[in-house]
Amino acid sequence: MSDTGGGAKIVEVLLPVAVDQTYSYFAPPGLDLAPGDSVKVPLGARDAYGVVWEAAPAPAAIGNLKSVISRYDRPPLSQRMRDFLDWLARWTLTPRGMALRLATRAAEDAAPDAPRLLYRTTGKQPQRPTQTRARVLKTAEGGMTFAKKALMEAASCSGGVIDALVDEGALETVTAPPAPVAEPLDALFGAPRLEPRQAEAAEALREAVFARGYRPFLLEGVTGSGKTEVYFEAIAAALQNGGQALVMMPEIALTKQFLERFAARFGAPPAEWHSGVTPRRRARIWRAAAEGEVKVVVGARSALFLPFCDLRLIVVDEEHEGAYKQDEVVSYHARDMAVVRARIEQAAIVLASATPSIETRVNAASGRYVRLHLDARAGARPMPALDAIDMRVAGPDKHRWIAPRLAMAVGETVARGEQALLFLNRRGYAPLTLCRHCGHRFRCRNCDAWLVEHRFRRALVCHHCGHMERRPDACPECEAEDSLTACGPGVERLAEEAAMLFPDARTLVLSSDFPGGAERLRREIEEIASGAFDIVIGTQLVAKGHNFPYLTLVGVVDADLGLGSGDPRAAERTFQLLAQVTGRAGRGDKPGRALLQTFQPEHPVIRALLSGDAEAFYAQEIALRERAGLPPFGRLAALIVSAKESALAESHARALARAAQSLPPTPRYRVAALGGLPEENEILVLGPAEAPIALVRGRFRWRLLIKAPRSADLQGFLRDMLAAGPKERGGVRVQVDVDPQSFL
Ligand SMILES: Nc1ncnc2c1ncn2[C@@H]1O[C@H](COP(=O)(O)OP(=O)(O)OP(=O)(O)O)[C@@H](O)[C@H]1O
Ligand SMILES: [Zn+2]
Repeated sequence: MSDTGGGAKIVEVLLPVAVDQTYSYFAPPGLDLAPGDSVKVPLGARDAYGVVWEAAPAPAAIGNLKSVISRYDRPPLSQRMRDFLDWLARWTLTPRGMALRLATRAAEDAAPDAPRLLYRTTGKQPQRPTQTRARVLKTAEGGMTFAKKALMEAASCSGGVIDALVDEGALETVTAPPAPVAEPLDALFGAPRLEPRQAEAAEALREAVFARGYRPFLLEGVTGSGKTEVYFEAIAAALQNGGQALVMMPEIALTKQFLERFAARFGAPPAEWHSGVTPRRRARIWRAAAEGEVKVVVGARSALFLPFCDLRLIVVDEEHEGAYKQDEVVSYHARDMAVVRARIEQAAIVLASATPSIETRVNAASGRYVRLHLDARAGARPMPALDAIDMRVAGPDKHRWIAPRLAMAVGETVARGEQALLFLNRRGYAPLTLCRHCGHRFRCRNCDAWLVEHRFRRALVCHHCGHMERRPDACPECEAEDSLTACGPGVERLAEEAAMLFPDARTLVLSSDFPGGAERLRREIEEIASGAFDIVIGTQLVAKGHNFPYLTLVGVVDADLGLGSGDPRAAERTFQLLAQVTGRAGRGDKPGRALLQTFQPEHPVIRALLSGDAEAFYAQEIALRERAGLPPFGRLAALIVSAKESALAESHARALARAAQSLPPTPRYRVAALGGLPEENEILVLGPAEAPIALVRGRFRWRLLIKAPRSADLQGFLRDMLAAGPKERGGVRVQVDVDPQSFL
């Protein structure tokens, strides 16, 4: 191959669109492009943004290849980052362009920051000294430089006054480099005194970070055991090495407390990354992560796609959280992908939780992860005392949800000046509204779901698609007046009952669907922590990692909710959620307790919670999964086939199932024959079956579930099956969900 001279190259450019392959362009001499560079390229009639994936010397005859137009001033995506995106695309069966989009979406506005103009005095007096002018000059005395806005504020004057002083030569401007994205962090700033078991775990993490290599850990510790302090030491180690760290949290937008703790430990807050951060700021953090200026990012799952240049540590806090699974556009599990990223970056990774996922527990048991265990609360605080209220014999009156014993406990708690939490994982007023006269039930017109009454918003709302309608006064079916009745409780209805029982208590309902968004929730969570409320009523939002020092009683209004969902992870999820929410009690000076209202106190999940014997629960769940060949012992993938008509989706799904059956055995996988019992090493194709929620957003859904042994090449099989099956046409969509978390 001969070079055309002058370093001309052919580059393969990946575009952030739903396409898997790269496009070839000619890199004109003089534009020296390397893999990772951001470029502008012609695409049809328009220009497009893309990233160079590969570069090779141009052969003599390059045909009529189009040329790259220009290179953006943007830090290149590292080889590791590109490897990670390729890996993610292969694993999730996502077009590589979509994986790239996850990483570059935030960079779109990443032009370098303009230098700032600062003002300072010259020593020259203005010709017309006014009081205001004198005040400005006095403020700026002593050679200090000020941003215009800061000077306006400090001297309480208008911008015009400053401009006039510059015109007269009494002030001058100097240019300064742009303000840093994040303040510098100090690894030794607020180093705590750790308890011996914390110190031991922290030392293991510090060693791993210093060793520089892929080291996965499970940091398991009961609620309130001080896991945060422990992984802060790992972050300190990364900082001491000059490296970077990423902390992922499921609800970072809500947790101001965490940022304050971080600042108390490291002298300044970390860079925050979530949907509430402005696009401009996100673009700056993106660049700063790539250039090494930002050392620690704390963010939601999308922070995983930041282009860190020297990542030494990833922490996945509350690693069991379902919120780490993303099901839109690209479906990936951020916790699992974090492990992959850590491996590629040769970094340490800490999965932290009081209630780890079964997958992570199994990985720890097999030695794939190192398990660090904190078995008691920090500061010698006791775990909350748990007890059940048997609703079959000790429940409340009809149309009431708080049993007398729970009501009494709340009353006593409030009387002592402590806080009580009533937990019910159901938003709105009532999950079902029906007509007492004709039995008409309100359902969503787009989805296979009941409409949930929200009194606060005066509406009936679909929790799947957001469809909202006014609650009518008469039944739309039989036209009976005042016949509509609410069935079952949501948090709003619970609040009504609490107000009746405790009219003098300061009560707060915390729910994600009230107006005001994350900002309001953040404020309310702070107010709870400061003791501004006596009774808090909330959904799972209140369960997630918060520290409420005055909270001593947790009442779980319906502990059975979620146990009967038919999801293979129903027991695990319920156990985790209830252990987390009861774990909010007694984190301050006073011990806590929790009461679980249940109709099945003998259920293994309830028994495990009451006895505090998590080990027995995990052992039983793990054995069950192993017998059934469910994750992590086997692997699952779901195909959701949807269309505007049910029959279209169904026939497409059936054709896919037939395609699977037609695939000949290969060394990488074998498909089990229809009807017979599968061999241990065979892939089983289950369905198609109508999805439990068959209609969502106006689309009918059919599901195929693929169950594969760990030894099989599941992704390869899925690719072959999709290739052998019919093309997506007539508005049919096939969504691939590798390692599905939701079975609806
Ligand atoms: N060494 C220590 N000495 C005294 N108090 C400590 C110590 N370590 C942690 N704490 C305190 O214990 C409380 C719980 O700590 P932290 O929030 O880190 O627990 P956690 O394990 O993350 O809990 P959860 O999983 O429930 O969120 C905090 O108030 C923290 O300040
Ligand atoms: Zn709907």
